[in-house]
Amino acid sequence: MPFEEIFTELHEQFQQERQEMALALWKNFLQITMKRILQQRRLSLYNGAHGYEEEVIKKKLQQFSGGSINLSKEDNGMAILTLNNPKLMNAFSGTMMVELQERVTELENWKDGKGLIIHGAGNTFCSGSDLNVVKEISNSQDGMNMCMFMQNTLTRLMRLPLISVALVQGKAFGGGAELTTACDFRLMTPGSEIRFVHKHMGLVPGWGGGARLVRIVGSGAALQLLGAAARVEPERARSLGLSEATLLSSEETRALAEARAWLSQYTEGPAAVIRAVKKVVAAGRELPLEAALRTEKDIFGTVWGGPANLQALVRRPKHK
Ligand SMILES: CCC(=O)SCCNC(=O)CCNC(=O)[C@H](O)C(C)(C)COP(=O)(O)OP(=O)(O)OC[C@H]1O[C@@H](n2cnc3c(N)ncnc32)[C@H](O)[C@@H]1OP(=O)(O)O
Repeated sequence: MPFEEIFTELHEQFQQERQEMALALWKNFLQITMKRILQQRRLSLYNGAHGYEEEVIKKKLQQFSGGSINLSKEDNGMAILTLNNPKLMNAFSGTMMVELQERVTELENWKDGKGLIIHGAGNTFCSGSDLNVVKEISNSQDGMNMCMFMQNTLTRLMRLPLISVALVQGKAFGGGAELTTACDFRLMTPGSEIRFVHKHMGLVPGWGGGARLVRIVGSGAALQLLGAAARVEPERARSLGLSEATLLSSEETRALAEARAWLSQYTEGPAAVIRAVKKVVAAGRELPLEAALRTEKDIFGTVWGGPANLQALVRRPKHK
């Protein structure tokens, strides 16, 4: 075969292989994107079928800027999420609501994660939604869309396979109080308070905090806290089961260090096992018994005969 023909044939073959490779990469990318979208839809509560217009409300919220939501993921599998708008006591601006959703997506895709601490900058937790934004979106359509947007985000936050803690320093008011209930645990610093002030704003919780509060403290106590917009200090929060512990320090850095130490008792160990523990509890917390049992079986299947299980069988530890 003349050299030119060989060259042309090789060139065509090369071109074809390149096209096939590009197609395979594109298919892979589409599959991963679809999987992520489906996962987000599965973990969310509302979609178009509920009259929810995510892009409309996101566009609206983007108009109200200020502050940020910062995420730092550490090698030990712990992440720190900081609500950062200290000039307004970390009130949620519109862009912060959108950023919170983005950070939750990032955490959903973090396969090595085991624990999460949420805290506020400037030694206070969060004073709820920015009242300037509330005023601007006080019409019914925007209100419903914002409510569904935040419920979706906080539900996905609650369902993360990470053990989460709200570190409450200073004040957790309104939406800030609601956010604490989307975490598995709450730790409070001396002098801090959680307060569902909604009633005084002519509102009820709308970010899912009412429903979650009932599950945490029971309906009687939830009615007392919401009905009186009651101030909940660390001691009362402990006795209600709303807070797990009162930290020793109310100083920002030391309180964060204490919260890390507290959380590490649950995040020590292999990520696969810690994440499985959280998933079992999340299923038990949310699903009817039979569905929870079936989910537990599936999660069990992910750790049975896994590396941590096999290593433990070799070590045969005594659980004294
Ligand atoms: C989902 C539904 C909701 O979340 S509705 C919002 C519920 N939250 C509220 O109503 C909180 C209203 N704010 C307060 O009660 C007080 O500001 C609290 C949080 C007790 C803090 O008091 P204090 O320590 O005296 O500080 P301050 O009042 O001087 O506040 C500092 C600056 O921050 C501002 N700020 C505070 N919270 C918000 C908020 N949610 N939205 C907008 N701005 C807020 C204050 O207005 C104050 O600003 P400025 O210094 O007067 O310009």
